[in-house]
Amino acid sequence: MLITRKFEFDAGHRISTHASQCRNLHGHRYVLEVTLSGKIVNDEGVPEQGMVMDFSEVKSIVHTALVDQWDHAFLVYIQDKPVIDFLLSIPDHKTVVLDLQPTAENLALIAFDILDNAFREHYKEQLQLDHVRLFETPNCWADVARTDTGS
Ligand SMILES: Nc1nc2c(c(=O)[nH]1)N=C([C@H](O)[C@H](O)COP(=O)(O)OP(=O)(O)OP(=O)(O)O)CN2
Ligand SMILES: [Zn+2]
Repeated sequence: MLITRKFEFDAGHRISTHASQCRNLHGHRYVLEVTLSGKIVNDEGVPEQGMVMDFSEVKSIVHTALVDQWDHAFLVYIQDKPVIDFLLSIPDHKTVVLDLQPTAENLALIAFDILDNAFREHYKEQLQLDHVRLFETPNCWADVARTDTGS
């Protein structure tokens, strides 16, 4: 059984190597869909009876591991030196430095990795992250499935 919860957050980025307008500093309201696979809990009388996982617990884990870190942050590529230097010059600026260029594809990959570790920590064998979909705009998104990651 698959279950999905949707999240939204705002973040700034730029694609420093882009040939056109995406090399400018700008932001998006990202939409993240997190899909988990597992068995429905059928134990009589437990709070999760009839659920793969309580959606409120999904929310709590995803917020702590990812959304609270990326919301209202600037997501910057570690090789983007002028922007990193600028952001570091602003006191207490919320900056997330990434090993990869912050495209929708790479952010989806990074999100999958972070969330996979977070769900493993809490749920071991019982359920697993199946895939994530990250919308950069209403028209543009990237998907990462477990089958793409080789794990
Ligand atoms: N394969 C990718 N292509 C592009 C990415 C990306 O992450 N992966 N990112 C960008 C820009 O950052 C930008 O956010 C996308 O802008 P745009 O193409 O303008 O998307 P819109 O949905 O806003 O398009 P409209 O034509 O304005 O509706 C570029 N490419
Ligand atoms: Zn963009």
